[in-house]
Amino acid sequence: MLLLGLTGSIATGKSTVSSLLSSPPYNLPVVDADKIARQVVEPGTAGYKAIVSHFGPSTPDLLLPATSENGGEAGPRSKGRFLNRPALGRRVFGEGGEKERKALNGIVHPAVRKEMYRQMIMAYLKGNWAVVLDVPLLFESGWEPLCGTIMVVAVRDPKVQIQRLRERDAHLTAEDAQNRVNAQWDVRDKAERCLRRGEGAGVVVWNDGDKDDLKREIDRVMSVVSRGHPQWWAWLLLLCPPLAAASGTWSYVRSWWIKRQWEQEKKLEKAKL
Ligand SMILES: CC(C)(COP(=O)(O)OP(=O)(O)OC[C@H]1O[C@@H](n2cnc3c(N)ncnc32)[C@H](O)[C@@H]1O)[C@@H](O)C(=O)NCCC(=O)NCCS
Ligand SMILES: Nc1ncnc2c1ncn2[C@@H]1O[C@H](COP(=O)(O)OP(=O)(O)OP(=O)(O)O)[C@@H](O)[C@H]1O
Repeated sequence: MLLLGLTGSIATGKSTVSSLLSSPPYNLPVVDADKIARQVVEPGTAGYKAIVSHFGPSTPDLLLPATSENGGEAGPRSKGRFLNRPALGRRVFGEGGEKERKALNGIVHPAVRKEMYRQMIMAYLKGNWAVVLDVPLLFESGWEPLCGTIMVVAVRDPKVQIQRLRERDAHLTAEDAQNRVNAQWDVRDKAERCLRRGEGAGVVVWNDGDKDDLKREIDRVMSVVSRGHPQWWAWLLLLCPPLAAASGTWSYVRSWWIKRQWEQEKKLEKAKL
């Protein structure tokens, strides 16, 4: 089964692309890291408790006010009030928030990883030829070598990204929006790194145009991906687990090597400056 890593930067269009990939003619299952990251911090979970104990004392508005609609003071099913995500976002993306962001990632990411592995195994057992891993921080969090193919959704013009982000999340000020963009690598760097993996193993969906342009881009890149990973190959891997293990190991080692070369090049470039 092909692990198709879908990434980009905030508001470049990953969710829009993943919903196209999960619809006909592709019908691919999607493992959505953002969605899982919300589930693992719902009231009552270990993630929720850790966030409340770490951020509660320094963030007075960490929990949403109690109303009859959201379950009152004790929250839904008496498990606590919901997290105030915009407030937590300001805390971890605002100026000097890097340390706090690391702390939040340390709480949320292990639980996300565990649930992602579970969903990937389910998709494999159902005989899918590919599964989409929608992971905003795919490169930053080291998931890259696991993916047979990486698809980066990118925009060439940074203004388009900020504009779409602010239109979608109206509560963000211009500064909040810029801070969120700055919390990730530049999406054009991600696109370049992705293409370095070679045809079929790294594809970029350019999303500066309208939604019809985006659909055409998806058709174009998906034909490249399917050429590199035909369905008969997926069936062969499913029927022959040792071949699947060998193929997965080869893909991992190759991606790891490309990642290492890239990091060394970037270090050299920095040293020259
Ligand atoms: C800080 C939080 C509460 C803000 O919630 P909010 O509902 O406003 O944003 P949402 O979760 O929808 O994320 C929107 C986008 O922000 C970006 N983003 C989210 N978390 C991070 C992070 N830790 N670092 C960099 N970018 C991030 C991603 O592009 C994501 O798609 C939330 O983003 C969070 O819990 N982040 C930590 C978990 C995480 O890393 N999630 C990303 C996928 S694992
Ligand atoms: N080609 C397009 N034309 C116009 N609007 C678009 C296009 N692509 C995406 N959008 C809009 O831009 C916004 C951001 O897109 P989307 O939510 O898919 O991004 P994302 O990368 O998943 O964001 P996040 O990292 O925050 O999860 C949405 O409101 C979406 O409808």
